[in-house]
Amino acid sequence: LDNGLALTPPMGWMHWQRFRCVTDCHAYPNDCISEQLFRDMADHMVADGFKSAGYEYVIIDDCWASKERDNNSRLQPDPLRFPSGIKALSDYVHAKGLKFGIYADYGTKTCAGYPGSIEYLKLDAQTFADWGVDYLKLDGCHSDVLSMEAGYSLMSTFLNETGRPIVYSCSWPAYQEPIGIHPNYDKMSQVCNLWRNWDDIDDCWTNVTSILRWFSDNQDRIAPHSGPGHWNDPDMLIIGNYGLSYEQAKAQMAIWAIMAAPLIMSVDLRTIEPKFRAILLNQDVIAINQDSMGVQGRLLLTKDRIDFWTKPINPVVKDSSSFAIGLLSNRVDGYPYRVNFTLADLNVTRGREYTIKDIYDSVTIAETINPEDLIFIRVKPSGTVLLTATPTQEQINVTKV
Ligand SMILES: OC[C@@H]1[C@H](O)[C@H](O)[C@@H](O)CN1C(=S)Nc1ccc(F)cc1
Repeated sequence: LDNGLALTPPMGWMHWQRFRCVTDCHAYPNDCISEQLFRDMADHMVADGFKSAGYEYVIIDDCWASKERDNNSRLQPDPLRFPSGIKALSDYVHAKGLKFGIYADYGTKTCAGYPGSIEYLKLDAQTFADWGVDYLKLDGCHSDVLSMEAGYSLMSTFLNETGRPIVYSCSWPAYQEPIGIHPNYDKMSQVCNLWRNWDDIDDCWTNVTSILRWFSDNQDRIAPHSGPGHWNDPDMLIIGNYGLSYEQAKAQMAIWAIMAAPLIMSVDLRTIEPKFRAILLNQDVIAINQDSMGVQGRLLLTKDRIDFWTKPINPVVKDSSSFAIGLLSNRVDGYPYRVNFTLADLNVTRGREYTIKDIYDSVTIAETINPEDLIFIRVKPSGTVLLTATPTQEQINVTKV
């Protein structure tokens, strides 16, 4: 969507994967979907370095609303959980220098059964603008899947007509793809800033790998539609929750970076372990994701059950190509597996010689590798290695990518 927003993949925090639809604030006062939860997360995003690392949107997902619209048919927040109202919450988030997002559903009800927007698109768009909303996730439960292209386009127009810049996240393909409908991605790129393509992410590695398999199986059809202002969205980062090991957490961050996926965390920032927080705050990995070319990386090769993903990034040497290379192991034999490959295997053929850097361990593996030279790398089980390959510059020192 050409609204000047999301020129790089959106970065932020959204409650759904970690906090779901916890609405009992008596039993769970610290975890229920309430204004306090989002104020806490906004505080930690600033205090713990997430804002300066690029994370900017604080996004409410489902279960925020009252079960009834007000007397003017407007959506309203649950009065017990959001006593100050949504505008006060967005003011708080804005005062921290962050942006504010909210959730609605193009259907009769949201997935969790709260009021749907299908009969109130224009009114709800205006309500969100009045509340100072900067990002809208429009879900597609309880809806007519075949009307989604028209409905999501109409909402895009209504959001634009409010005059407020609002990042527009569409769930329409996530409801069409699973039933065998190929959505019109050309249209989607004009209508939405990002879109969920496939299944919800859950807190386990098998779910992450099944999402990755769908994205690599369909990359030729969907990757060309990602770019500045319009992104494929494989769903939230689950780093720091219960289901991923440290290696698997690094792997999700690395391949989401290669795919130019939105980096939208869903984790309790109040209790996240430092080693997981460090993964989310890794500047060099974020730089690969936020590279201004905005090219979605692809799975090039699988060798010895190690997947090789590559993403073109801004070249450091004029009229050459630089690449990020992500190795993801599907192996579970315990010893870190030594795999060998050449840059030529990965279609890295331009430039005389390359400098290879290991991003996670921030070491230079080699200063002068020819595309045909053999490279040996060891990858831990379910683990990842994230490299950059940049043409070696003879005269000038290689700039740190
Ligand atoms: O209720 C909202 C929730 C989150 O927003 C997800 O990101 C959306 O993809 C939709 N959603 C959920 S749980 N959707 C859903 C997931 C499984 C199911 F059997 C029925 C609905």
